[in-house]
Amino acid sequence: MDTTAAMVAHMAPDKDTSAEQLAALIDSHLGDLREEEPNWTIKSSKVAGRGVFATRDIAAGELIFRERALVTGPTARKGQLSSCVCCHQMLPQSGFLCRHRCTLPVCADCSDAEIHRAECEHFRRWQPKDADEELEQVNPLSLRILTAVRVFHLSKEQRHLVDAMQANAQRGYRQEIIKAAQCFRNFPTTDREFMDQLFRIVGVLNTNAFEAPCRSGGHEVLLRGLFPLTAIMNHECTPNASHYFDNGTLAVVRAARDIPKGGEITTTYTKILWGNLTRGIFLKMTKNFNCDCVRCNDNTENGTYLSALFCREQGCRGLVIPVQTRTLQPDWKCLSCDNVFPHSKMARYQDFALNTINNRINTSSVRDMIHFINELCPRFCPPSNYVLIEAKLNVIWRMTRFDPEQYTPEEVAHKDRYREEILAILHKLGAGECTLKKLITEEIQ
Ligand SMILES: C[S@@+](CC[C@H](N)C(=O)[O-])C[C@H]1O[C@@H](n2cnc3c(N)ncnc32)[C@H](O)[C@@H]1O
Repeated sequence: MDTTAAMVAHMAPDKDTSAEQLAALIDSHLGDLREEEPNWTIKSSKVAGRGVFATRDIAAGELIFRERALVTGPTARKGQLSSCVCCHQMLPQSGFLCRHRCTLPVCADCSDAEIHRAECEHFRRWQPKDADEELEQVNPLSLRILTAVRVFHLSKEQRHLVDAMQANAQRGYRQEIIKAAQCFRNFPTTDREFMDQLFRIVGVLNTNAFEAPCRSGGHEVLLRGLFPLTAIMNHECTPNASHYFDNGTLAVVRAARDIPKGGEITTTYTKILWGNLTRGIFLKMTKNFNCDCVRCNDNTENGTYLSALFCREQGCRGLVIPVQTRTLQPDWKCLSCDNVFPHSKMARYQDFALNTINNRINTSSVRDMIHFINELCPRFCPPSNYVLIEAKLNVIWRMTRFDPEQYTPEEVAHKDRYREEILAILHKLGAGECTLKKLITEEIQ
């Protein structure tokens, strides 16, 4: 790992694992969920590395596969620190750290349970610095490394499957390990073999893991889960398959559109309604690639204008959209007055809209949010912009999940209108039976 080339070589999937071996490892991992004659197979892909392909015609809506998580762990993100890392129950306000002083947030029952024993010993061996402090708080940096620690405790065959998965070599992953190591007195930083393995596992997790919602005792927590078959599917911005998670530990993959025999089965790594640039930046930063799909090469975004902003020229309220595709810093052009604006100016404007709307989402009641969306947003944000669409989604989500009976008929009518608008956008994108459609029509929870 002394040079970038060495680092990249080290992060490549295990070359000793042939396609047949990978298929056998996946079959064994699927266990009783493997179909007798699966409608998918793993092959090398023109898009990237390996991919999942249809072995026969698959109709929209058809089940492709179901898969249990190989390993799960906490996301360790802000707002996600107060659940037990084993049973995911909400923890009490005090006395929430493991009683054996491994410093992980674990409920009283799980502290003594078999499921927690190995990782508890592992953490205590490394001597967490927080264990000396009287202060009772969760350390997100050491918590984040827990999923990788759990990989070390998988069976030999499961480890082999992890070794066969792709790991991108991004500098940020190294930082994640360095920061975690600083939380312990006895982290084995000089054990080269261990550090190499850890670096690769962290790479595999960052390249492949999903954030899967899990409900436990009336609250929802996001888990970080490794679902190897789901992860082998390559990305497309409007994919032909949809995936969702059942209680954080079961991935369900269905065809969103008809998929012909031999066709590559794709999924999305981003939110489907994000604009071209937002998706592009997210994919580059988190998955280290530039997407070149049909949607990314169309600056009208299938006529949805999800990225569009208002023209900055006085007196003109035309729509401004990015001109060039294949760059994350395009010029922007007004469709009405033809004026061209530099990306830096439009990026500031997009950030302003994003922050203004997100601040409202985080602080406003549903009632105020509806007023804000209908009356104030149109002054600074075109109705097609994805940030405004996200705000409408937030209203739908809150109104259908929490006390649906409390809203007036007018508020319900606004929600229904937002839902129709979003379904129309999904239709324009050709998203078919995608997960978002199922969520807003309440086909899945
Ligand atoms: C979870 S893996 C997908 C499986 C991977 N193809 C393999 O062989 O294991 C994610 C990585 O696959 C590659 N990838 C997936 N979709 C892609 C796409 N549409 N264009 C380019 N690279 C893609 C990127 O390197 C990304 O970081």
